[in-house]
Amino acid sequence: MPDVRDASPYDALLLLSFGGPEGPDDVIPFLENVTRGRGIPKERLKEVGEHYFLFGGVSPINDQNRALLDALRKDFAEHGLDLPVYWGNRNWAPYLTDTLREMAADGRRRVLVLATSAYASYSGCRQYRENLADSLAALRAEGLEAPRVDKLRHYFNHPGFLEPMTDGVVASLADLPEEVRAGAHLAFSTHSIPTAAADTSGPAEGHGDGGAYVAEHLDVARTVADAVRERTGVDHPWQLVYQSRSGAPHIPWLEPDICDHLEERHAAGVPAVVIAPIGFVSDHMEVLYDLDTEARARAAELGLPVRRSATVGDDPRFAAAVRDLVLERAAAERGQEVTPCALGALGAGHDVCPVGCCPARAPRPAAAGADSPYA
Ligand SMILES: CC1=C(CCC(=O)O)c2cc3nc(cc4[nH]c(cc5[nH]c(cc1n2)c(C)c5CCC(=O)O)c(CCC(=O)O)c4C)C(CCC(=O)O)=C3C
Ligand SMILES: [Fe+2]
Repeated sequence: MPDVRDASPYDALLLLSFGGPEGPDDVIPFLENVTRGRGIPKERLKEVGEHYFLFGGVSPINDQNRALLDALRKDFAEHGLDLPVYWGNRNWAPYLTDTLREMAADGRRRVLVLATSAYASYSGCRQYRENLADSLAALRAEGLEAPRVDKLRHYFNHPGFLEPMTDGVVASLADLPEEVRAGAHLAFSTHSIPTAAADTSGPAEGHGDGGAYVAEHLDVARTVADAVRERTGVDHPWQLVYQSRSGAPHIPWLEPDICDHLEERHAAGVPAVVIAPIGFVSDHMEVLYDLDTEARARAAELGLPVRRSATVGDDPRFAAAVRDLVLERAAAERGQEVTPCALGALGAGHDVCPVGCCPARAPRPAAAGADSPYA
């Protein structure tokens, strides 16, 4: 049994996230940061800018990360885990490079990274590893001693991620009018990505037909649907659906889209749908606009009752799961035997992304993986 307070060899945890605008003047520069070199059509950018302006130019994601930081610090303190927690983003302040510079100045040498994406994919995993490599290179160019960074394994199947989501679906079902509740279907929703990116997500041996990205989401959907059936005694049919598609129309992305799915379910006579955003860690703009605004409006047009269930956010069980993942990885790094915690059929994934995991369209240096140029 590893010491429940020993995070060595790590001396800090870094929350690594997407970042979002905090006012109207931030929206365009933020979108420029997000889309640099990503080939997104101009019209799509204008449209997405409007989503942010609809909410005063403020993405909720930064406040949600501040709440998660508070929850993590509280959980660590309550459990005697003396590990400082930092925060840096890919696309908005606090920028990752600035945070890593601060960590170096504070003398941090071994940093464990928690990304706010629970699944494998280029956007959710390797791109963050590329951001880490870029920032480490920037620190070195400044003559600073960059810390060593490792990344926590994907936590999609950790009970501390699945249990709050299950509670959310059960609560949304209970919130539906009684006469449609038992017949409700569950739509598990995640970010659409190009099918080519899905097919190559995860380790090379799992590539093909949706790759790890789709397999992991199906595992979560099935596990949550099973847990919901145990809790409610009702077997609600479910499907994995997608949202927030961008990119050029001739490039295939994962389907069906949530709005098309609602139409199809309504036409099939389904009386109600609970939308569960399993692809996201908090209720950020993808949830607020694409689900709570757009999908809800479509459902209202159809006269289809829908409820959107909560993401894990700063749930104390998620904070405890992060502590568990940190201690598990620390013990493994010290050479101790560990039994990683995971529900579902896939089991706990790799600690270190192997060579060829979630490849980029154009290869670039990525830290915190077997192909990292950094020790
Ligand atoms: C898999 C995935 C996640 C989940 C995992 C994770 O959380 O990392 C995610 C999260 C997020 N995506 C976000 C925002 C955006 N994503 C975009 C574009 C894209 N996302 C993609 C994928 C993902 N994205 C992809 C394949 C693109 C196409 C361009 C490219 O290949 O890179 C664009 C450009 C405009 C558009 O086309 O939508 C924006 C503004 C925000 C912030 C929200 C807020 O502000 O609250 C968050 C958390
Ligand atoms: Fe995105």
